Amino acid sequence: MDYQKREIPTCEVCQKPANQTCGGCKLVFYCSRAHQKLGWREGHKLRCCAFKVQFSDTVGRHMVATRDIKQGEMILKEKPAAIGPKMASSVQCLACYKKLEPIKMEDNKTYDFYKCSSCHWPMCGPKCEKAEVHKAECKIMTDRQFKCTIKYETPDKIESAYCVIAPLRVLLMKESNPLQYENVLSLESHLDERVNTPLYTVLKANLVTFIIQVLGLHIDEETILKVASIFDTNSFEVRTPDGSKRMRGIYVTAAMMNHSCTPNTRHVFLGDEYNFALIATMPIAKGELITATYTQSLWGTLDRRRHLQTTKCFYCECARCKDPTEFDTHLGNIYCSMCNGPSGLNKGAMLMSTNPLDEGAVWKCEKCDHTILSKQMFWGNNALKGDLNKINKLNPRGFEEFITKYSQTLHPTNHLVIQAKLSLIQIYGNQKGYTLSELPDHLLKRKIDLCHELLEISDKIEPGWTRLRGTLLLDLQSAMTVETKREYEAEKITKAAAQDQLMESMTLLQEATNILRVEPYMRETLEAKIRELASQLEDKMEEKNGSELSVD
Ligand SMILES: C[S@@+](CC[C@H](N)C(=O)[O-])C[C@H]1O[C@@H](n2cnc3c(N)ncnc32)[C@H](O)[C@@H]1O
Repeated sequence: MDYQKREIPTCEVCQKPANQTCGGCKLVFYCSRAHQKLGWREGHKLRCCAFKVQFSDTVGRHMVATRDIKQGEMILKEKPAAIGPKMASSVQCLACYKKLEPIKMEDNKTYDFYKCSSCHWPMCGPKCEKAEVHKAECKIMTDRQFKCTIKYETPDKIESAYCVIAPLRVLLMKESNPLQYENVLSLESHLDERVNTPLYTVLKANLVTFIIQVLGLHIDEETILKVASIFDTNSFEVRTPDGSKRMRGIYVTAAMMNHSCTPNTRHVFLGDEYNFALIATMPIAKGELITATYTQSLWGTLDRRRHLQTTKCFYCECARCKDPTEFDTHLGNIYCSMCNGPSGLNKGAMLMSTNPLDEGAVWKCEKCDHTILSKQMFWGNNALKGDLNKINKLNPRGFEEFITKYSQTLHPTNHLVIQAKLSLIQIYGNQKGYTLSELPDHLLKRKIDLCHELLEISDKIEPGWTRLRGTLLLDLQSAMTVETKREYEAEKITKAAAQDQLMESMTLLQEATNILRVEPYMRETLEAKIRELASQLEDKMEEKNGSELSVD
């Protein structure tokens, strides 16, 4: 099908002159509504999309918008080509991916997992054991008399044996679904860069041995490692909202999306089949790149670029990575110890990389000549990250102490401080002992201030309808509603002011709803919140009308 715009448009169905375009891709023409409907039924519905895949020597294949895309629009919905456990995983069912708990054995003393009666991989029960996704791998393992030896030892033990399952599923597709196999094998692998790394040396020893020697499959070592490498380069982490299921999936069209540290999409996984849905977080103009992030947006440039290099084999050179201030967020910067010391004259002056695209470049103060080596930055960063990771996530004290302890080194929007602040937002208002009704006024205010601060940062680095913005808005509006109620009850504000503040909360809630309504698990929460806030607003209106009447 030639999608190039023709000089005189002709109808896709009858080839007569046409003056109507397809509303979806705006690339094909029709002479009438009837022919548009016919064309759709005859196959355009399978081809109509808002993007095309282009190639460049520097960044390979990438997605480009073929028309203007609206904020919040679903750009792509795709089934997984292959899905399976992560390389190393706690014990999970091979069919539904549920994390497994051990059960009491017949001796009434020992504990172990339910096992597939044929191949002995832990599964959650007889139904999953018979699931379609497990059939081919189970048969080949059973035919070769292989029995999985995973058994219950300690809670949450991570098993590296899972590294064989996802690649095996792709390798078996060569027989069962050759077209899809070719699609997967056509993806970027970066095998040359990975093959001599310690991880791939281990994979050679266990994955390759398992496929060739244990299962007796006639597949060469390079293809086996290439499939593993394709997973590492292209797979998405698929997880259920409650975090109880985590796996990795390959989506061949979504895999064409390149990375940006300021992406214009986010994605969700829909239904039991984990269909991938790509959502535009920003309006995307025709011709613009459609991008996703492969890393953590709230990390500083040093960490993001190092992470992308080690996991995806490229150094990002996007506008954010080039800017030493990261769009004035200063996420990666630290205070200059000379300027901010007791005798320092330039309080607030920061150290910045002299060349953010070179991770070995020196870091220099923006005001004085003080410099430090990049390895000192890495070292300091890693040490403080270690400190952060050790903090109890259910209690705010550790995070508040972290922020105070490093306030002379890390300014308030350094990425490590931002991580601590995000944890505080999640604790205040949610954790036991810190629910909104339990929070004292000063901590309620702290939560509100932190939400505003994080919203400002997220607007700069990941603008638009991101999940972060949606959840921050929800947190903010809940806290603001409680604050309004308290202020009104304490007679600090008038009924009219309370009503205005509740209206402001409603505006935030409506925006959060626009952003998050595509997340299936959020629907009920959002609806309940809207009902609750609407009824509070109604009460205030009635009270207001009542008081106005009594004044009259
Ligand atoms: C999931 S694939 C994306 C599609 C890929 N470009 C291709 O041609 O198949 C990920 C790989 O694309 C390349 N890539 C993605 N984003 C990039 C970027 N911003 N700059 C340079 N290379 C990028 C890297 O080679 C990366 O490992």
